[in-house]
Order: sequence, then C-alpha cells, then structure tokens
Amino acid sequence: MLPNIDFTSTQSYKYLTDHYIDIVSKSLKELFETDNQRFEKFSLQFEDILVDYSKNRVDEQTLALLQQLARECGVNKAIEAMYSGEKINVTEDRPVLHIALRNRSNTPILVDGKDVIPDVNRVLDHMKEFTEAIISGSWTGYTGKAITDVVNIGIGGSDLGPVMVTEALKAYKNHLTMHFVSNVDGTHIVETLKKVDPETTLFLIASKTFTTQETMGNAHSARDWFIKNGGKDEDVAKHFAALSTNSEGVAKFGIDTKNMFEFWDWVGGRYSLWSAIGLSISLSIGFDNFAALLDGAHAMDNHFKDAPLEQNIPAILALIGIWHNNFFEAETEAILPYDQYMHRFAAYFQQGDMESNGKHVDRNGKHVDYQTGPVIWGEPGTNGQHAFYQLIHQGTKLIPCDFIAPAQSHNPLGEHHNMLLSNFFAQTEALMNGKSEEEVIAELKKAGKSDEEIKKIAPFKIFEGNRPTNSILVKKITPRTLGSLIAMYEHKIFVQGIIWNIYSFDQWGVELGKQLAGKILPELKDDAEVTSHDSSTNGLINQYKAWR
Ligand SMILES: O=P(O)(O)OC[C@H]1O[C@H](O)[C@H](O)[C@@H](O)[C@@H]1O
Repeated sequence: MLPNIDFTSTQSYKYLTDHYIDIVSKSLKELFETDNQRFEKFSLQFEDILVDYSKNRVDEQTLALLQQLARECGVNKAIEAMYSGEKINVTEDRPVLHIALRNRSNTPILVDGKDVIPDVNRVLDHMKEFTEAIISGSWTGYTGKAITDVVNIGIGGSDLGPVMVTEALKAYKNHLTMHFVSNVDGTHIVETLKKVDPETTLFLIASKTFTTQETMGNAHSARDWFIKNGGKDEDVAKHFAALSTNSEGVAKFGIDTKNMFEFWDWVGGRYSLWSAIGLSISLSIGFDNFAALLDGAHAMDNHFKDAPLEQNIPAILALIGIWHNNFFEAETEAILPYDQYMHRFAAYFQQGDMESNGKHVDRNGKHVDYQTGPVIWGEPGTNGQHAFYQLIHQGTKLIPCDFIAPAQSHNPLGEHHNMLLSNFFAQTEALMNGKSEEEVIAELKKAGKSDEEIKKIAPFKIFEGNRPTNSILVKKITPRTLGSLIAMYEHKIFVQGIIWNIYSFDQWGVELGKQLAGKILPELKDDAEVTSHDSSTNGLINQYKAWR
C-alpha cells in the first residue's frame, strides 16, 4: 500500500512555509558569500556523476525540512512498496517494476507469488542472440543478404526512449543504420521507406499494447510496402519482429511469435526502454553496451533504495523540485544537456515526467488544491542560449534548470569542448549571481559612456540573478553513466508523485483525445456535411473536407 498523506497538512510543510519567508529574503549570492562550504555541503557524487545542487535557494534547514517532508509522506515506505512488486499502479491494478528489468543482481521479485526475474533474463537472452545474429550478418533477409537498416515503428514510450538512447550513445554505434517512425502523418513512414531496401531492412513493431492507432497504421503500411516491393507473405518473418506484451495482437498482425520479444504489463510505456522495447538500442550499439546501460540503471536503483534521504540523489532532486514548484510557484523546469548526442533527453523526459505527474486527482480521487508536475522542456546548450535563455535570465518567470555535461567529449576537437563547458559554467554562474546596477554602471563608465547614456541603458543590462540551477557533471556519457542518469530522473519523478499523493504510473489523460479521434475518423470518410459537434469542430471538419 502506498501512503496516503496530504503533504500540505504535514508539520514539515508548515515549517517550510515559514522557512520560505526566511529564504526568499536571501539571495543565492549571499548564501554563497556566507558559507564557503556550500559546494561541499550541497553536492554528491555517484560513481562518475557529480550532482551539484548548491546553486539552489536552499540552506541546511531547507533540506532538513524537505527530508522531513519526505519522511512524513512515507517516501521510504513507497520505495519499498515499488521494489517489492506491490501493485502501486492502483488505477490499472499493476505493479511498477522497471527496476526488475535491470535487476542485474537477480534478487527475486515476486508478482502474484511468481518471481519475474527468470522471464526478464529469458527475454534478455533472446535479445542478445537476435542482436548478435543481425549484427554479424548470420540473420539474412529473404534474398540472402545481411540486414543493413533497422526501422523501429512505435510511438510515445515505444519510441522516445530508444530514439533518445541511440542518439545519446551514437559514439558506440555499429554499421546498422537506425530509423524511427512514430508519427501517423504518412510523411514519416514515406520518407523513411525512401531510404531503405526491402531486401536488407528489419522492421521492429514496438507497441506495448499492439493496438496503438499510429503504430498499427505505420506497421501495416510498412508491411504493404514490403510485399509491394518484392517480399512475399512467407518472407515477413525474416523482416518483421514485434516488441510487445500482446502476443495475440502480434499473431493477428502476421508476425511469427518466435520473432516476438515479450514484456509485461508491470512495465509502464514511458519506463520501457529497459525491456524488449530497447531492442533497437541493443541492435544499434550491441548487446554488451545495452547490458552496461542496464547495469548503470541498476547501480542507481540500489543507491535510490539504500541511500539515506540526506544522500539520496534522486530524492534530493525531487525535493528541490517540490521546493521550486510548491513554494516558489515555478511552473516549468528546463533540462539543458551540454552534449549534442543528448539532444532528445529533454523530449524523453517530457513524457517521462509530464505523463507521470501531470495529474490533478490525488490518491483519494479528490481534486488537489496544490500544484503537481511541472512543464518539462529544454534543448541542448549552447543552442538554447541563443534562443530562449533571455527569458530565463531576465524574464518574469522562474525557471529552475538542470545543466548536464560530460567532462570528456566523444569528439575532442581543438578547443570545442572547453568552449562548450565554459558556456555551461558561465551560464550557471550568471543565473546565480546576475549583474547588479553598480556593476552595470561601472562597466558602462569603463566603456566611456556619459552619465545620461548610462541612466538610459543601465536598467536593461541588469540581471537579478538568483535563478536556481542543478549542475550534473558526468565524466563521460557511456552506456553505464547514461543508464544511471536516466534512472536518477525516473526516481526523482517517483518521489515527487509520492509526495504530491498522485498516481504516477497511469495515463488516463491521453484517452479522451484518442476516443474522440476514433469517433471523428468515420466522419471523414465521405464528403457529407458534419453537424454532430460544436460549431468550431464542425466548421473545421467541413473546411477540411472542402479543401482536401
Ligand atoms: O507502446 P504502445 O502500447 O503502443 O503505447 C504507446 C504510447 O501510447 C499512449 O499514448 C500512452 O500514453 C503512452 O504511455 C505510450 O507509451
């Protein structure tokens, strides 16, 4: 059972409300000036990952109170419940066991009295064998040629994780060319099929449910293309594999269940890259690297389970996020990787975080009267600097940011990496310290500006600073460190969901749009005027019919 506590009625929440008044009166700059141990006190290292959370508007008391809040909300109990396979996804009556997919120490985890680990390992063995056959070329297409291209067809959790990881670990890539088709917009599949040859292409149909409209549409189009371009029905087995929990659906589609890589309903879609959904990752970087990704996640899982709250990185990041979200009323959080390979990291956690904690009903079925999950967004640095950092520095909204960077580049090239990292360090420093009026005036004087000119221009050049950031410095982005990093964010989301007293592992909010699209689709089949909706929806549908 998950705890069921309204965090706003806890003792620690009341203390935090008072303490907030004290903290807002101090600037980050002051907090650093009055404590030269801040970095030592407010940073933690996990293997090759350094997490510096000192540039947040917190002091020792803030963290102590936030940790007390976590205790009062039963975070430790909730962690135990997840790890022991309890059905904590109550509205779907399922356990939440992405940790079991990377349980490299093989400790049994029971679901309905049955240890799930042997099944996890069986599928991993199947993935290994298949990966090796494809990479070595011993698996051949219908004309006897080795596979050169892999097209993963999936959406949401069956796409974003594999895309993000294969991009982030591109430095480990082999000769296979990867393609990802997600959008039901025909352009996506059409443009992809232009680049591949049916004789040497493997399609992975990735769908937990094997019913998702977009994925099924794209999968059927891929199959039709394959048949139209020389393949026969009996050749499908050599070119199509399925990653799914739904063996009936897979068989119905015509994929041999021997080519089905199974996972289970206790894996949430957005937490599924560690499962058979990760087959495209394994094909792209080899099974050993995929296993190293799992190892890294498992190491973070152990840290999360065992480390006391005071040293527990995911818990600390979660609590600081709550501090910003519920006390400073920040509405969004930016994830800013200073690593080009990680360019889909923020997009990945848009689903990870927003689909998990974008809920307004608490675990009693009641509308909450506090803020829950933030809007997650971000782009790689330094591109973001030249686009939206203006608002972060001088806008009216508070945007807590996570800066992530590797110390070692996979592509050392002259001064490039120093230039990149100098921007990372400079931005977090600038966001913290800002630039005072005195500094601006002194600078303008030095530049020879008159008093009048200074008076006119100075207000625009002032930076208030006091903008909070986390800095996550990774020695190098390897499969292992990436695995740990992803798991760190997953657990952060978990802790926040527990404290906000919501269910983080369902996603009912995506259903309504799907249902309505299902109703509208038949209405688009002919040219008859549609009158069954509101005037806007009718008007749009009828104009669409007139123009198409
Ligand atoms: O893997 P599938 O069953 O095709 O689901 C793909 C996606 O569909 C839905 O929209 C869910 O909201 C996502 O959580 C899921 O990842």
